[in-house]
Amino acid sequence: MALMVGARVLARNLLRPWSRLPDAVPGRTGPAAGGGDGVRCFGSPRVLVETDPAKGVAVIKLKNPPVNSLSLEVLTEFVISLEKLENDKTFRGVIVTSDCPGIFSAGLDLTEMCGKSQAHYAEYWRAVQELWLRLYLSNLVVIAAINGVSPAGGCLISLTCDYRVLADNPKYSIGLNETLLGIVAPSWFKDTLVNTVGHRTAERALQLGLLFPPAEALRVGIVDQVVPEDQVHSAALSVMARWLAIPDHARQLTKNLMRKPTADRLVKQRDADIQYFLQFISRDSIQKSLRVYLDKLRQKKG
Ligand SMILES: CCCCCC/C=C/CC(=O)SCCNC(=O)CCNC(=O)[C@H](O)C(C)(C)COP(=O)(O)OP(=O)(O)OC[C@H]1O[C@@H](n2cnc3c(N)ncnc32)[C@H](O)[C@@H]1OP(=O)(O)O
Repeated sequence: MALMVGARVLARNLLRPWSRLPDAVPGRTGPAAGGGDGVRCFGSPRVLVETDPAKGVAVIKLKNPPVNSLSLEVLTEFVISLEKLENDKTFRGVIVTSDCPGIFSAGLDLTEMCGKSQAHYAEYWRAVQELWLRLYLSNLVVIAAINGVSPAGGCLISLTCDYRVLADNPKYSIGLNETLLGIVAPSWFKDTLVNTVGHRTAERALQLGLLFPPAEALRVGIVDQVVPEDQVHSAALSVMARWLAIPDHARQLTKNLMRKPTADRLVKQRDADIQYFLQFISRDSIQKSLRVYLDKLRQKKG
């Protein structure tokens, strides 16, 4: 049953007339769409896509309140939106950001990894792998406009991008904090961090589950730029213009050269990675850690 969910989400999105490619739909256009003349919107309820065909740039906004956790549906809808942009030659770049105030993404949806069936865990993990592979190897210029806190899977999404702009707010920490939950970042999460900040910084950050506030994040290189909160989007657009000034084929081949060996390591052992995840996540001790962590989050308010 659970194995059917991803396929159902996929089918539902492909069949929705408003979620087809922008020029095939009567999408919102113009200033009312929130981005000035010529901006068109498509996407899905949780993954909004605003496109500016004249500039060749799209903005993907995650909208899964309250914390933009990466549920199976979000992961699936994200991949579909990215694929649509990739397949449309109009677009050369995409900015990934959040529609949830103060939160870029709380990371993987803990409820998808807790108290569910083996089949569900397998489907969920494959969807996590898929989004990582698509983003990491995207032919588009992918820029993260990080407008909120960004732990674990939220950080991973940022790390797959070509460039990261973080809003300067002390609450907006970023990092792979898995060990704090009693879980372990998989090797490809680790590789993505090592490729960004180097081995020693990654080792320390991973073991301690460090979440870096903006100034520290910039210092260790987990983000490329920190800007005042109201300038995150404009800064991302400026960076995009610089990256788009490079001929696509040269930039894409270079990106592939840098990233393919890392991606190939996962591609070659995708099923084994899923089996490892299944064994790990199904352990009583791990399920207990996740339940305790979720309870703590829920009780925070009470
Ligand atoms: C080989 C095997 C390897 C396994 C590796 C698995 C890898 C996992 C990577 C991950 O991404 S795990 C997720 C890690 N994420 C976090 O640690 C973040 C947890 N959340 C927070 O710290 C806070 O929620 C926040 C993001 C700082 C926001 O704080 P805020 O005060 O604004 O909101 P809350 O009141 O805390 O939360 C609201 C609501 O949302 C629920 N929630 C929060 N995070 C998650 C999540 N990641 N998944 C699911 N649900 C989440 C929280 O429980 C609250 O729910 P409620 O029912 O409304 O009380």
